[in-house]
Amino acid sequence: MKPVMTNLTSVRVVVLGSKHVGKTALIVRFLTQRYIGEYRSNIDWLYKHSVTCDDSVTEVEILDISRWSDDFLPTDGVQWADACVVIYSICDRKSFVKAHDYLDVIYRTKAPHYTPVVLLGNKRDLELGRQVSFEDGSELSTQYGCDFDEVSAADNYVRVNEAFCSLIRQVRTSQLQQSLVRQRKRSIMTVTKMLSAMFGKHSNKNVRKNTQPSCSL
Ligand SMILES: Nc1nc2c(ncn2[C@@H]2O[C@H](COP(=O)(O)OP(=O)(O)OP(=O)(O)O)[C@@H](O)[C@H]2O)c(=O)[nH]1
Repeated sequence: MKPVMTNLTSVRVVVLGSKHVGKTALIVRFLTQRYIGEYRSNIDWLYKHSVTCDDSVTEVEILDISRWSDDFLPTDGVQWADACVVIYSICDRKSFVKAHDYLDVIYRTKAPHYTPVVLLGNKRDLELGRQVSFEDGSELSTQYGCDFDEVSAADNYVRVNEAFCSLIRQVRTSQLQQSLVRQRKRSIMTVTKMLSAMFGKHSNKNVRKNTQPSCSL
C-alpha cells in the first residue's frame, strides 16, 4: 500500500542518555536502517526526516543531545519535545542510574500533561558484559508508566524501529484528538452564535417577562 502523507504537524523527539550509551547509533539506525560505529561527540544534532510508520508518512525532528555533562538536566530539550527516548547501556550500571534521573526530569517538566516516553536498554548484543538485568529495566519503566525494551543498534533494526514508531504513533493519536477537540469547539461556537443571532434577543425578553412578577390587578 502507498504511504499516506498526513497534514498533522511534525513530531519532535528528544533522545536522552549518558555518554556513549549509543544515542546517535540508535537514531541513525532508525532513520537509515544502518549501523555506523563511530560518531563525532560533543555536538547536538537535530535530525529532520520523513519516516513511514503504519503506512503513513510523518515528519520527525529528533534532537540528539551529546554535549551535556552527566550533571546537566536537559529541561529545555524536554520542554521542546512531544516525546522522549531515554537510553542506557545494559553494560553500564551508572547509565541506568542516570536514566532514572532523566525520567524524573521528564515527568517533572511535563506534568500534568501526558508525554509518550520509551526507556531503551541498548547494546543487548553485549550479553557477556551485562550489568543491568531486563527485569531492572522493566521495573523502572513500570515505575514511570512508560514503554520499555532492550535493543541493539549494532545488530537489530526491527526493535529499534518499533520503539520509535510506537512513540510517533502515540504522539500522532494525541495530536489528532487535540485537533478534533478544537474542531468540535469551533463548530459548537458557530452553532451558538447562529442560535443567538436568530433567537437571542427574543428569548432574552421572554426570560425577563417570565421572571418579573405582574403588578396588574
Ligand atoms: N556493541 C555495541 N556497540 C554499540 C551499540 N550502540 C552503540 N555502540 C557503540 O558505543 C559507542 C558510543 O556510541 P554513540 O552512538 O556515539 O553513543 P552516544 O550516546 O551518542 O555518545 P555521546 O554522543 O558521546 O554521548 C560507539 O563506539 C558505538 O559504536 C550497540 O548496540 N552495540
